[in-house]
Amino acid sequence: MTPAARVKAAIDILDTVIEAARGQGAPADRIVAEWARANRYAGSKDRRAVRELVYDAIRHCGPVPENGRAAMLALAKRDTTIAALFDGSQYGPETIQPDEPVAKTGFAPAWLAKRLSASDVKGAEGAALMGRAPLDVRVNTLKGERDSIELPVSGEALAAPNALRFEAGTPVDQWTAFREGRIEVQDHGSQLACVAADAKPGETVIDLCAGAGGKTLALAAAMENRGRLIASDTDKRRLSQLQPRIERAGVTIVEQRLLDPGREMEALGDLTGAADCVLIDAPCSGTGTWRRKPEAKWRLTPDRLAKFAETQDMLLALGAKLVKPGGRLVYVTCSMLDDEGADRFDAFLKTHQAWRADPPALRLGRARGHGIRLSPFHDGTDGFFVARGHLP
Ligand SMILES: C[S@@+](CC[C@H](N)C(=O)[O-])C[C@H]1O[C@@H](n2cnc3c(N)ncnc32)[C@H](O)[C@@H]1O
Repeated sequence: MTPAARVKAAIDILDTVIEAARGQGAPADRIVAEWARANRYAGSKDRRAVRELVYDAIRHCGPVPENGRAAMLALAKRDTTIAALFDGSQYGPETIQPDEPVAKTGFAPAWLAKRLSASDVKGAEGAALMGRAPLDVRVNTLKGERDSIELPVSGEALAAPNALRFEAGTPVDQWTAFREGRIEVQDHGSQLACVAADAKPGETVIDLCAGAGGKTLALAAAMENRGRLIASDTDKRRLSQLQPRIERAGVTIVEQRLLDPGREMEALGDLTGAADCVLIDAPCSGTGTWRRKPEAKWRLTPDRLAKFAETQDMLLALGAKLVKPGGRLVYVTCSMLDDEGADRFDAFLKTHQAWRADPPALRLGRARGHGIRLSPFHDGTDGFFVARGHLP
């Protein structure tokens, strides 16, 4: 492909990404992958270049752009080499006209930037949300130790006890250590959130929103495969991804429970007042993971945000019922918004007066309300809010 053809392809892909963002359709990475499958003439260098153009444009535009061309024109305004590729050549984009719409830049749509700013996410903190994430792995201590593991590339040891960092794009999923379950891909912030749970061998631990089990596996390793670990979720498809991961990691203590939304207690009733620890990795806007899914900023609406807060309150109340006296509840969201973090945990403490805040001592992050906030800018992790409560 010529460089101009790559720009044209990126514009076409951006059109689909924008349409999908408006209609809650497929995520950008799937749209890019589908384009590559349908356009076999594109070699690996072309695919990489097109992907980069698409993601650069998404990162550069604040509100949802008018269309793919407007998004690429915003990038062209910043980068004259891209502007020069609007040359009207056979497979390239038409030449730039003087009055064409150019997408607005920024790290988020205006309403959301305002909400983030109210949560002290602005300037460099905000811009870092649009940065690029490195690749973090967790060494599975059920199968080895961080100090002695041998990998094709040596990683940087991070603050979480089993975390190693590699350059983005390192093909860890092709390594023998990955196939054998000796390492798992997990963001450093997510690993620290699991450290906050302080799960111990022999305990009863509930991973209430287990999803595909990223945190479940870390909890099982901390528990040294001893005790009870209940992994529940309302999403059958996500939960079904857990089994092969459990097997690969050599985890044997997980009980899976599929929950019916709105009737979660039907499947969890026997655990009322039984858990040493309940981890609530609640569904949220994902504003802390924009480095990986930058187009998520275009999908969020004030209504969706309010719905997340409602679900988060419900899950906190539900989780609290499952904890036994002396036990703990850990609340986590991968969001930078107080609406989904500090404010939710505050509201929980106000309505659950028996509970005491017990902020975890993590080696990174800053205090936020009754919890800790991790951020891409300050901590080099995905953005997280992590709070812990104790039931005396
Ligand atoms: C942030 S994700 C969990 C990610 C997972 N813990 C991990 O580390 O990979 C939030 C999960 O909450 C689940 N969820 C949504 N509503 C729920 C509910 N009412 N009860 C339990 N889980 C729910 C979603 O299906 C989603 O998998």
